[in-house]
Amino acid sequence: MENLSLNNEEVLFNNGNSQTGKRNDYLEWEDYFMAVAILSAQRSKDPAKQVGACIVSEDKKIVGIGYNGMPNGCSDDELPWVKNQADELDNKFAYVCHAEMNAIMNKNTYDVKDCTIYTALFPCNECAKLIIQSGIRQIVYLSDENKNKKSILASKRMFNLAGISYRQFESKRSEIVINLRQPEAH
Ligand SMILES: Nc1ccn([C@H]2C[C@H](O)[C@@H](COP(=O)(O)O)O2)c(=O)n1
Ligand SMILES: [Zn+2]
Repeated sequence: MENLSLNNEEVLFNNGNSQTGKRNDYLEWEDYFMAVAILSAQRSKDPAKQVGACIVSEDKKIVGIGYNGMPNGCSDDELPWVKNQADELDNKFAYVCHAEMNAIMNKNTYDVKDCTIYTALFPCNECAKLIIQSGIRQIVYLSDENKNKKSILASKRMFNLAGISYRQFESKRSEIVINLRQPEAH
């Protein structure tokens, strides 16, 4: 048993755990949800931008996860991932499903009413329509890098009219490390 140190509020172990021994450096709920969104983005084949989204119910259950990718049954190798071709049909935008749309479509509950969607990028106007129609009530986004684009201005106009809240994600942590290999046995 590590030495205990007393302070005014509680008995702390040297490693900072509480009297009951509970860890105190566990992931906060919102860090967890945004991390799931960002992790799922790692499945995206888009060379320019990998986006993830995670839908969470009012009782903190994850009910939908998605990332940007081509529609089911449409080969990632048949459709374009480029975006600067003269012909729209040769660019990804005509085909790619956005992370928010996939998170809604992948829902594991009857509906996503009153849920919160955690997304790496502020939703475009098309996803805003889907979010509103699905009953999601709150958006938590990591980046608003496209905030001056008309699509995002349209999203915010619709969210405001529909009374749907949106706020930027903030975390005390700068990173989370996931080790996929067992540490070498000594
Ligand atoms: N809120 C968003 C915005 C964009 N996406 C997807 C759509 C594309 O695959 C990619 C953006 O490509 P870029 O214009 O940066 O070349 O991200 C999304 O899923 N959700
Ligand atoms: Zn979108």
